[in-house]
Amino acid sequence: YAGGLSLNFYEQSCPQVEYIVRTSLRSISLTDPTTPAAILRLLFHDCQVQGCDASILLDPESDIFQTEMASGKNLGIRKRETINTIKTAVEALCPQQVSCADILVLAAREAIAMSGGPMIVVPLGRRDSSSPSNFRQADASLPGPNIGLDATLQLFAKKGMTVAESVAILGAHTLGVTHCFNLESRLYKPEVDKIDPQFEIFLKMSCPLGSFTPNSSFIVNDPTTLSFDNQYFVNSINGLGVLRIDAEMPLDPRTAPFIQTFADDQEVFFEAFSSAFAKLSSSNVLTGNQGVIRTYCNRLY
Ligand code: HEM
Ligand SMILES: [Ca+2]
Ligand SMILES: [Ca+2]
Repeated sequence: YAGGLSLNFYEQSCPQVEYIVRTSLRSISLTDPTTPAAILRLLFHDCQVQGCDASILLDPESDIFQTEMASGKNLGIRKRETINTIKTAVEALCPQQVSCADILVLAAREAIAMSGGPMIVVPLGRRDSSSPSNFRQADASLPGPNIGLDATLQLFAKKGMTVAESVAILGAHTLGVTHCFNLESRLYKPEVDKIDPQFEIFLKMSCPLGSFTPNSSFIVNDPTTLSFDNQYFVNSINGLGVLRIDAEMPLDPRTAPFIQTFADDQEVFFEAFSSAFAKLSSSNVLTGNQGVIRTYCNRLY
C-alpha cells in the first residue's frame, strides 16, 4: 500500500480502534444525523491540503497565524470536534498509538457504511502533521464551488484516479447539503454554466439574493441526503446537479457513460467509489518516522 500503510497496522497496539470509532460515530450521529456527510467532506478537505495528515483539525495557535480553516473554501466544514471526541475515546484505551489522520479516515469510512454505502477496507498507519498548513495553501489546493470538468479530472488524476473513479468519488455528493453562499456565483454572476431552466427557478427561489450569510439557507445535494445511494447520479442525469461539476458530468462524453452506469447499477458505483476512496485517503500520507501522533487532534503540543 501507498507509502507503507498496512491493513493490520494496529493489530498489536490498538486492536479495538475500528470498534471504538464505529460505536462513537454511531452514537454521535444519533443526535445529529448530518454528521456522516460532514465527516466525509472533512476527510476530502484534509487530504486535499498537505495530504491526509489531520492538518485541518489544528486550531490556530495565535490570532496572527491563520490555519487552513481560514480559507473561504472551507466554509461549511463542520464536525472537526467530532474527531477530537473519538480520539479521546481511543486515547483512553490505547494512549499515544493511533493518529488523528487514521481516526479521520476510519470515521469517514464508517460514515459511508452507516449511511448505507459500501464497507471500505482501508489501510492504516498514517501519522499526523507536526506543522500546520495555512489558508493560502488551502485556497490554492481546494476546488472552488464553480470548478469545471477539466480541472476536476486533473485534480483527481493527480491522486492516481481513473475517469471512472473520479466520477465515482463525486458520488460523495449523495450525502449532505450545499449552502446558498456556495451557489451565489452560479446563480447570480455572469454565466458560469447552463442550468436547467426549471431547476434554476427552484434554486433561485431556495437561494434568493440576500440569503448568503454563512450557515443560513441550503439545498440538499440529492433527494436522499442521509442515504449513501446512487440517487446523486440519477439526479444529475435529470438536470438537477446542484454544483457546476454535478451538472457538467452527465453532459460531457468523457464522463456521461460512467454517470449512466452508476445511475443504473448501484453496486458498480460502490465498487468504483471504494477504489477511489482508497486512493483519496492514502494521498500524500506521512508514515514511519515522519510526523507525529498527536494526543489532542486540534493541538500540536
Ligand atoms: C471537484 C470536486 C468537489 C467540489 C467542487 C466540491 C464542492 C462542494 C461544495 C461547494 C459543497 C457544499 C458545502 C457547503 O455549502 O456546506 C460540498 C459538499 C460536500 N462535499 Fe464536495 N466537492 C468536491 C468533491 C468532493 C469529494 C471528493 C468528496 C468526498 C469524498 C466530497 C464530499 C462532500 C460532502 C459529503 C458534502 C456535504 C457536506 C455537508 O453536508 O456538510 N466532495 N462539496
Ligand atoms: Ca491535510
Ligand atoms: Ca443520497
